[in-house]
Amino acid sequence: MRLSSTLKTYLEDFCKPGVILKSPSTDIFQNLALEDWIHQHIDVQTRRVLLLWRNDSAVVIGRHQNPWQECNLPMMRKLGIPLARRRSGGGTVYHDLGNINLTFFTSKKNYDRRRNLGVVTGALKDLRPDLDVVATDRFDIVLNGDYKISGTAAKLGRTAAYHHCTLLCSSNRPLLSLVLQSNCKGIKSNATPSVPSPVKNLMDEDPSLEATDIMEAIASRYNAEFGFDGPIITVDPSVEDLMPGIHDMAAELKTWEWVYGRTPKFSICTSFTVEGANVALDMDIKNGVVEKCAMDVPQQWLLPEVGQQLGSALTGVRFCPSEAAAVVAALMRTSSQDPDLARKTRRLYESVVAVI
Ligand SMILES: Nc1ncnc2c1ncn2[C@@H]1O[C@H](COP(=O)(O)OC(=O)CCCC[C@@H]2CCSS2)[C@@H](O)[C@H]1O
Repeated sequence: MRLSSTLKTYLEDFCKPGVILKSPSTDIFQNLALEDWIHQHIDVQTRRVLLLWRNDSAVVIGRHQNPWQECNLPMMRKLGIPLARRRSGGGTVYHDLGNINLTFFTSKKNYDRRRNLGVVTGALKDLRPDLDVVATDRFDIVLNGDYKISGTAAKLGRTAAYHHCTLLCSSNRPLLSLVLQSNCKGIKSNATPSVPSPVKNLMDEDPSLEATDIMEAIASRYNAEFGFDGPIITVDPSVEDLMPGIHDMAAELKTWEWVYGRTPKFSICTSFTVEGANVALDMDIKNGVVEKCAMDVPQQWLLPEVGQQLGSALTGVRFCPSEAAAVVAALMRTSSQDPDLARKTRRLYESVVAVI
């Protein structure tokens, strides 16, 4: 079923006790904006809403996390996998079309993660009674005791709340492991760390289990649990008329300031070798921007001023390889004509950019 009026009018006029929505979009930013929009605009004091959604390949970090610490950003850039920061807390997960996301919107009073996860495990058992799926004390769902198939996070507002979780049906597991492996060394930070677990897909257990059937089973179980009987309603987050303001919400979630700039302050303390010389590098990054950059270069290899010059040029610049590379390119244009010195300077600068 598709909607013609605005989502708010429709839900408030016709869906008094509760409703199941499904997004046809597979864009992580549009879908996170849809969650935000529902959380901000739909009155959940007297109704429950379940949203079912899936995304193309993406990495989703928690609100208080450090992306450099959590994932392999150069690899993601190479593969065209977007990074998104959600508004709920918790750790980093990988999404693709083989992963289902479920968002349970309720009043704060009715917020109950265990009951929601009971809907998910119950639905899986409706489909395959022999599946060994259990919700843990930390609100993961594990398969056969050891393998995580679902992770949970939540956002609690003043009167409304949502609990969202993943469900791994047939995701690309090698890619999941690859992109959730940081390539950055020497990060010191107080950001929330993820809790890595061995993961499995439901399909590994039973190849005939499909994401669409699982979503149907969850919808039936949700209706049974809460005494509803409505159909699944498709809501497209790319349709601004349905949800006024949603485009701006998606655009904000895409900004560098939100994705990277919201990273809690951190520092990088590392060292590397250039032409046999050992260089120590110390950087402080606040709001994603370099606040301090100091390096210790052996004097017999290169004058300390060269490192100092780079350090001050990088101060105030976003901690981002393309911006750092642009700063280095500009500095190199003004650097020494002496070929030996110019080569050493370039090698040092390239090594610093490689850390970013
Ligand atoms: N898709 C998915 N599902 C389950 N577990 C995953 C997934 N991707 C990675 N992982 C594993 O979980 C840990 C991180 O566990 P951790 O417990 O740190 O974090 C979470 O679980 C967060 C769940 C967020 C759910 C939201 C719902 C909609 S938008 S994202 C990671 O290192 C992997 O080992």
